[in-house]
Amino acid sequence: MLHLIIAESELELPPEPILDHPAILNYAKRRGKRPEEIILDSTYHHAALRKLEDGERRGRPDIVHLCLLNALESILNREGKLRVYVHTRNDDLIYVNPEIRLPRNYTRFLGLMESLFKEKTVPKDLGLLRMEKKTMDKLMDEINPDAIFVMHEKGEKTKPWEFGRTLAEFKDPAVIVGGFPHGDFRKVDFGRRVSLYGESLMAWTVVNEVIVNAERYYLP
Ligand SMILES: C[S@@+](CC[C@H](N)C(=O)[O-])C[C@H]1O[C@@H](n2cnc3c(N)ncnc32)[C@H](O)[C@@H]1O
Repeated sequence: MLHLIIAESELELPPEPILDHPAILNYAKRRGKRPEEIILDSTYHHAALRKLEDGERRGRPDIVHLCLLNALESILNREGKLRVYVHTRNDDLIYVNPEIRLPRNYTRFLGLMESLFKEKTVPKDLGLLRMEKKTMDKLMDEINPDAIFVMHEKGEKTKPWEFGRTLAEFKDPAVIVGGFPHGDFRKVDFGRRVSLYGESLMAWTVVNEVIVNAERYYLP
């Protein structure tokens, strides 16, 4: 089983200092929600984000959406050999049931995430998405992988197909991909750092490369 973690994702509700910012208030009003119920999104809230520490990399639920669509629609997932987790900058951890059919539509995805932050389990009866407070260290203790790889632009240079072969040497490896647009991991300081290409790639491209190259060896 391959465990894929989208880590330190920029998925969060607006933090207290910007709850009364006009960009947040107007957007919440348009959506018919309270400011503290909406997902922070740099497309709509960039004026408010400028006031926050790390504001240039926050509010990127679109990265989580694209990574999840790619991972969950993959052949590896359909064959039951993939587990996906989303970890956020605030240590909210989402357990993703492999059978979930995620909304393709971005606005509907945001609505789903808003429900998840509120209810902690969606849909209530099936629990296809479940959110808990959990650090990456605690998640690693729980999964107990036999190898941890951190995808990193400046890691050990490895061809994508070679990485697939390396993954196949392990029974339950964990692969960590950063769910943020710029900069480096803030807290993930463990694992073997692997670079698949000489330049920075988008997180969802790395997700695809990891999964497709794992499929070469994981699927009979
Ligand atoms: C858009 S990158 C994040 C920031 C990146 N360092 C930058 O400045 O553009 C998102 C994630 O994709 C993965 N990634 C990006 N480039 C990579 C590469 N060349 N090889 C392996 N993983 C990469 C890393 O996990 C990274 O955290």
